[in-house]
Amino acid sequence: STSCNSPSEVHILVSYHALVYVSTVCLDTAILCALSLGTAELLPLFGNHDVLGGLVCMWSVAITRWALICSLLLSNVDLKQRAVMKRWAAAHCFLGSVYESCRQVMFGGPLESGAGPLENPWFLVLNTVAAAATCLFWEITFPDSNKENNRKEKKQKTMVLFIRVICFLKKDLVILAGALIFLFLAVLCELFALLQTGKIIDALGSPSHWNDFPSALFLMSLFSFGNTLSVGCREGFFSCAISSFTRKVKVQLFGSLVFQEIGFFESTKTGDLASRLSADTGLMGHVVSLSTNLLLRTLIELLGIMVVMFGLSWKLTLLILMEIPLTSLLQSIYDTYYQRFSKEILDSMARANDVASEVMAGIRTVRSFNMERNEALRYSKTLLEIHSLRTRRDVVRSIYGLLRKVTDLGIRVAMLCYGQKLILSGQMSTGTLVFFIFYQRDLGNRIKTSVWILGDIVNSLSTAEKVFEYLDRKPQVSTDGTLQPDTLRGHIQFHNLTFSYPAYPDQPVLQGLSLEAKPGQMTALVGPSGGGKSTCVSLLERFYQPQDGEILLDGQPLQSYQHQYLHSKVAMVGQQPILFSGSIRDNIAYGLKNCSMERVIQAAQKANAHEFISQLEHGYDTDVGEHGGQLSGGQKQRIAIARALIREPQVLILDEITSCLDTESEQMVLQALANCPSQTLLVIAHRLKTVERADQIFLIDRGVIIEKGTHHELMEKRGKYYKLREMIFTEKADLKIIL
Ligand SMILES: Nc1ncnc2c1ncn2[C@@H]1O[C@H](COP(=O)(O)OP(=O)(O)OP(=O)(O)O)[C@@H](O)[C@H]1O
Repeated sequence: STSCNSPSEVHILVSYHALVYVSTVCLDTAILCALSLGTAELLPLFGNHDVLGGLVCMWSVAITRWALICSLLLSNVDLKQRAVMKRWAAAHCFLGSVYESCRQVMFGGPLESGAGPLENPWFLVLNTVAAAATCLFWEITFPDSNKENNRKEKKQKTMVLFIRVICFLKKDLVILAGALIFLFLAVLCELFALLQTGKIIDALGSPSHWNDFPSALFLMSLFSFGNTLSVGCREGFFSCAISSFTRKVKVQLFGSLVFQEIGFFESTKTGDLASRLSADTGLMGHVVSLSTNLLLRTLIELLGIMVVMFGLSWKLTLLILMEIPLTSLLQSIYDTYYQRFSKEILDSMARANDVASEVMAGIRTVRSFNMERNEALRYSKTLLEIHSLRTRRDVVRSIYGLLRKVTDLGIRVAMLCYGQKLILSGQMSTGTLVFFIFYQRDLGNRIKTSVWILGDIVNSLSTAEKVFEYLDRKPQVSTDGTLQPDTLRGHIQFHNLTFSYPAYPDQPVLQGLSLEAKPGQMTALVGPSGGGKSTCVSLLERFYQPQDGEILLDGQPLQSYQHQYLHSKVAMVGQQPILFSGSIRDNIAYGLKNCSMERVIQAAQKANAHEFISQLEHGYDTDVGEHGGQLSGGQKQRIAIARALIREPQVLILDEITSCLDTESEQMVLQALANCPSQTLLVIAHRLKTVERADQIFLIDRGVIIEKGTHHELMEKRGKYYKLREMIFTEKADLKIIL
C-alpha cells in the first residue's frame, strides 16, 4: 500500500493480505465441498449425463461462491485492495464454469470437473492456480486498473455529463419523438423487406411457389419504399433537433461568458473561449446525434440479428458473441489513449487559435517591430505540436484497427471450424452456416459500430466537460445588487481600498487608498504611470472586487446597486475606446432602445464629433469597420465620449481621453461637460490645462494618495505635485515619455 512508510509496515500489510487470501481459499473450498454435496443430490434431477444440467449447477454454485466471497472479503480489506480482490474473486469462482461452458460449446462430451471437487480435486487445484496466475498477469499488465475509485468517479462523471447534454433536448422532445418513431419504422420496414426477399428467393427456387412471387415482390418494394421514406424523415427530424440543441448550448454558453468578471477574461485566452464556443459546442451536438440516432438504431438492429441467430444455432451464436468481451477490452484500452490525445489536441488547437488571433489583432505592432517571421515561426511551432499529437493518436488508432481485424479474423476462423464440425455431426445444415457467415459479418459490424459510438460519445463528452465548466461558473464579482433609487447624486467615496489583480495576487496595486469625488465637481487623478489611477476607475466600474475596503456611491456600497442601473448612471470613456462593427449611429446609441436621431446628434455635438461625422460620405450611417478600424484614434475617442454622454450619466469617468485628442478638442469636450453642473466628473489626465481646472486633485503613486488639493494649493505646497508637474504635464515631457 502506498500509505505505508516503513518496511515493517509493508511487511505486516502483505502478511495480512496473504492471510486473508489463504483463509478465503480455504473457506471457499469448504463452501464448494458443501455446495457440491448439495448439487450431487440435485444432479440426478437433470439426469446424470445431462450436460446442460451440469452446467446450470456449475454456474449456480459459482454465483453463490462469488456472492459469499465478496460479502466476506470486501468488508475485511482496505479500499485500495478491494478492486484487486474483487477481480480475483470473479476469476476464482467463474474460471471453471467459463472453461467448461466453452469446452462444451466447442467439443461436447462429459463434464471434466465431474460433479464437483469431491469427484475431481485436481480440477479445483488447477482452477485456483489458474485464477491466481490470471490475476497476477492482469495486475502486472494493467496496473491502472487498480485506480478503481478514479475510474468509478470518471464513469459517474461521464454519465452525469451525458444526462446533462441530453437534458438540453428537453424542449425539443416533440421533434425527437418524431425522429424516434421514424427510426423504429425504418428498422421494421427493413426487417420486413428482408423477410420478403427471403420469400422471393424461395419462390424462385421452387416452381410450385411461383404464384407467391408477385405479392412478395410488391410487399418487398412497399417495405423498401417505407424504409427509404422513414430514413429520410428520421434524418430530417434528427438534424432539426441537433441544430436546435447546438444553438441553445451556444446561446447559454455565450450568455454565461459575458457575465463573467473581467479577471476571467484576462486569465482565459480568447482563442480558448472561441474554441469552446465553436468546436466544443459542435462536438456536443455530435454526442447527441451519435447517441440518439446512430447508437439507438444500431442497438435495435443488433437485437434483431441476435434473435435470428439464436434461433438458427445458439452454440454458434455463443461462439460469435465471444468477440464482444475481446472487443470491449481492446476498446477500453484504446479509449484511454484516444481520450488523452484528443484532449491534448484540443488544447493545442486552442493555443494555435490564440496565437493566430493575437497576431491578427496586433498586426500593426507586429509589422512595426518586423516580427512577421517570428510570429509565423511561433504559429508553426504550435501547429507542429498539433501534428505530432495527431500522428501519435493515428498510430494508436492504426494499432487498434489492426488488433480489431485480427480478433475478427480469429473469431471467423473459429466459427468456420466449429461450423464444419457441427455439419459433420449433422447438427446443422450447410445453408445455415452460409446464413451464419452472412450474419456474423453483420453482427460484427453492428457490435463494432456500437462500441465505436460508445467510445466516441465518451471522447466527445470530455469536451462537454469544459463547456459545462464555463456554463456553471459563477462570476466572482456578483451582479445581484437590487438598489435603484429614483435620484442619484453621484457622491463617490473610496474607503481604505486594498486591491491586487487576480493575475498577480501577491502584488498589491492599491494599498489602503481613500478618496472622495463630490457631485458637481471635477476630480482629477494624476501621478506617474503605473501608480494605480486606472485601477481606481476599474474598481468604480465594478470590473473587479477590492480585497479590502469599500466604495460607496451616495453612501451605499457599490455592489448593492442593480447592475444595469449602476452602469446607466456611471459611464466611462477608456484610454483605448472599443467600437463595435456597425454604423456610427449604432455605436453612439449602443445598448439604448428607441434612441432618437436628435439625441444621437446632441451627444455627438457635445463630444465635438458632429462636425467630422457630417463630413463623412454617409454621415451617421458610416460603417466604422471592425473595432472602429476605419476611424482615427481621436475620432474613435470622440464617438466613445458621445456614447457615454448620450446616457446622461450622473458620474462620468474620462480615463486619459487626452491620449488621442488634440488640446482644442479636449477643451471643447470639457467645456461641454461643464454645462452639466450636477455631474460628478472623474478625470485621469496628463495635460496641465485639464488638471488646472479641476476642483480637487489627487496625486496617486504606488497605490497610495500622496497629495491632494486644488492646483494652486498643491503648487504652493511645493511637494511632489510641484516636482512632477514639469515631467508629467508638459507636451514636451509627454513626447519624452513616448520616445
Ligand atoms: N489587468 C491587469 N492585470 C495585472 N496587473 C495590472 C493590470 N492592469 C494594470 N496592472 C498593473 O497595476 C499597476 C497600476 O496600473 P494602472 O493602469 O492602474 O496605472 P495607471 O496609474 O493608470 O498608469 P497609466 O498612467 O500608465 O495608465 C501597474 O503596475 C500595472 O502593471
